[in-house]
Amino acid sequence: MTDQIEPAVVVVVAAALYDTDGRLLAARRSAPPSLAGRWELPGGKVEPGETQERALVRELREELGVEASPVARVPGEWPLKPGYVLRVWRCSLDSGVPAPLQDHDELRWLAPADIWSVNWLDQDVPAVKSLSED
Ligand SMILES: Nc1nc2c([nH]c(=O)n2[C@H]2C[C@H](O)[C@@H](COP(=O)(O)OP(=O)(O)OP(=O)(O)O)O2)c(=O)[nH]1
Repeated sequence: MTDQIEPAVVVVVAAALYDTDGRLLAARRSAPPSLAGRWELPGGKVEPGETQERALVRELREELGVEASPVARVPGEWPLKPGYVLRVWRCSLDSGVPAPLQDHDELRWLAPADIWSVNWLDQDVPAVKSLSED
């Protein structure tokens, strides 16, 4: 037998969305209690049979009410809880104004100088660092 069982890893896709002034969109989680109040890049889990890019478009539509397109994957991936990894794409905002419709209770556009002014989820810190270095 040459078949190998791949470990099942759930990919969480997230967006680096920038406005025309170069500010990054951060979203404050409203649930679960262990993560509520902490800030993240908007996104969510890829569903079975879904591509990562389509998942990202769907999540941004559901969570923020916007149409957005993935433009470029940010190199790397970051471990979340066991069995989950975070992958990030730079996205363009095609239409709509982001609103905290689902999973979040506040959104904030962060200028580069203010990028560390919010309490990012621990797991997002290396991803956000990577965005500033990229
Ligand atoms: N969306 C997102 N989730 C993150 C980030 N960092 C991080 O640890 N997570 C965690 C929180 C959740 O445990 C998991 C993603 O779950 P989610 O609740 O956003 O995904 P979802 O919309 O598909 O969730 P569900 O309600 O369908 O279960 O990854 C991040 O930057 N963005």
